[in-house]
Amino acid sequence: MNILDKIVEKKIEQIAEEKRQVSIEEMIKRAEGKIIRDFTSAIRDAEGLAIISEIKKASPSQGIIKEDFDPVATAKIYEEQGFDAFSVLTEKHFFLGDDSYIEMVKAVSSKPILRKDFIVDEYQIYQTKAIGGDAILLIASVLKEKLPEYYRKSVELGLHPLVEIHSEKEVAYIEKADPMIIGINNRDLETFTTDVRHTEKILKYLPKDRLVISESGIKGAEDLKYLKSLGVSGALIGESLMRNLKDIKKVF
Ligand SMILES: O=C(O)c1ccccc1NCC(=O)[C@H](O)[C@H](O)COP(=O)(O)O
Repeated sequence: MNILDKIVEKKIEQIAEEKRQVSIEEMIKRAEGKIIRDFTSAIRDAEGLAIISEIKKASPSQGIIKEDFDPVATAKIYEEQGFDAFSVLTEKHFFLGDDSYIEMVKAVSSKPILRKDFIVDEYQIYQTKAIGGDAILLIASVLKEKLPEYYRKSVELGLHPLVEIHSEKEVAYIEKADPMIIGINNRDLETFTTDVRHTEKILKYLPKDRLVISESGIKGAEDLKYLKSLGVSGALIGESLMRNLKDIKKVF
């Protein structure tokens, strides 16, 4: 069982409990009328490489990343830096995130927000919209044959799906959904190691007209320069920003 399997196992339990507290009918109502910011255009229209800056307190690979974690203060710093979009971890158990962080961040920023969580149930698509998410992460290896349906449902609700793959083998999982935004995650889920060059290995198997985001293990300006040379559309950066909030310019 790798870490993703463990996260998914916990998530299935959590969603069963959340459904007992708030029914799907109620969640659908809560999602109605929510204004959605245009994540796709934020990536497409960015000057150079789009930066999706992540708000992340902890992770399975690193433990606590930011002791004095403050999502609002972090969002203000990211907004000041002019990053193109934000990613907010809402997963509670492994990343110490919370659903409430999205509205908190939205209140102090103008940028679209990716809800970073582990979607295993259609309920969470409505929930993502209800809590203020603009974009939703759909992990191909988690959803497999459910991916096309969840992708379609997300788009129907006005959300912008980012479909994530980890390996060449997973490229087949996304063919039917045919996503516009594809994330290549550079993290090996068995060893936790990251290698930005992983993006280059997978990129050649993807359609050329997609918005491709390189995710995980991006440590500084050199990595960004390299990713730009590959022609990807964006980079999703968490840990190295969170560890350098006081002086982001030193690393990026
Ligand atoms: O971050 C982890 O340790 C992790 C472990 C297992 C599954 C997913 C994990 N992270 C989710 C992410 O995709 C990252 O938060 C995101 O790509 C940013 O990565 P980084 O810049 O390395 O913090």
